[in-house]
Amino acid sequence: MSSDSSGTTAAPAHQGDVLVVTDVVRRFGDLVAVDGVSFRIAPGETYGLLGPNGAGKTTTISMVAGLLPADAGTITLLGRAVGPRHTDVKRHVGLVPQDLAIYPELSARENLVFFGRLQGMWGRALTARVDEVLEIVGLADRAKDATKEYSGGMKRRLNIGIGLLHQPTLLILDEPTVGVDPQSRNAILESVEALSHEGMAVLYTTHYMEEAERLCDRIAIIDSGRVQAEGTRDELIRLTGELDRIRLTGGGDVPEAAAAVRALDAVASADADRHSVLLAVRDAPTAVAGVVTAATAAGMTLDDVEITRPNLESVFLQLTGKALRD
Ligand SMILES: Nc1ncnc2c1ncn2[C@@H]1O[C@H](COP(=O)(O)OP(=O)(O)OP(=O)(O)O)[C@@H](O)[C@H]1O
Repeated sequence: MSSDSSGTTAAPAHQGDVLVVTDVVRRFGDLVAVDGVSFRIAPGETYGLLGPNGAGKTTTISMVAGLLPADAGTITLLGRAVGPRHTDVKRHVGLVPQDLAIYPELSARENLVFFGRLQGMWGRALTARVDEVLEIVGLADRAKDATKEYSGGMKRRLNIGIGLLHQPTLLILDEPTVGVDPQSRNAILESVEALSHEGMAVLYTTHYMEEAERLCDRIAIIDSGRVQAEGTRDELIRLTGELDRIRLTGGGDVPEAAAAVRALDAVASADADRHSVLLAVRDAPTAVAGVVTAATAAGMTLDDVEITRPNLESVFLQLTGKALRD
């Protein structure tokens, strides 16, 4: 993980990175929409661009997908330059934009066959791939229905299926769960997890920190066209300096329990009132068993144990002074 005040970041180089984005800039008139963004994605890695509306996420991925030229910087996919004039590398990218591009009168299967043919696929290979894709996005049982009957979330899942047809090396998803029903949202998140397990590299933009936390191996927090910080969820949270909290609630010898847990290595502080002890700890999920054992051995009877952890919302707030939410 690294970050600096210039907004450029440079993750350590790995041989065989799928995507390398280096100091990319894009202006629209006087507006600098993307201002020196750098990141890398390894095979099988899901990389998140987490930031609010207008942060520069869509502009960044449009450049990565070769749809929009960068004003400065370089982008390489599988070691080869990306840009609107480099058409050969585009076949390795599956871009799923925010806007839907499907034919409402056609079924999901017919849409997939149509887009597959556009990409030069045909015959049994196309039929087999369409079946696979329908399974991946969870639409196999509705494959024959006209897509105008679909919910917004199902349409979005079909759009993802279209992006997957040609088995891209890098799948780019632009805020794929915005405005979709909870069932489709879950189906989308599960599909991304499954694709990642199978080794696909994924670039995932979102302004939902829960999605970034759940899906992404590494996350760039992006705001005003700049990467403000980059790392794993835990690395980013460590930037805030905030610790996890464990609250023990119950009866018995609460002060003695507070003294006992305070002596544990993982515990930074423990404050007791009549019925509870509130602890600040490093890595609560690992520490909690020892905390419970120490508190009960000291004579506290526990009714409840609650863990709270700082999240990426806190990181974003601390880095930018703004909330991530709309
Ligand atoms: N074609 C364009 N012409 C002019 N300005 C643009 C254009 N595309 C994007 N912008 C501006 O660039 C900035 C970054 O936009 P971008 O769409 O990349 O952000 P985003 O993080 O993807 O947010 P959203 O989720 O709202 O799309 C915004 O201020 C936006 O208004």
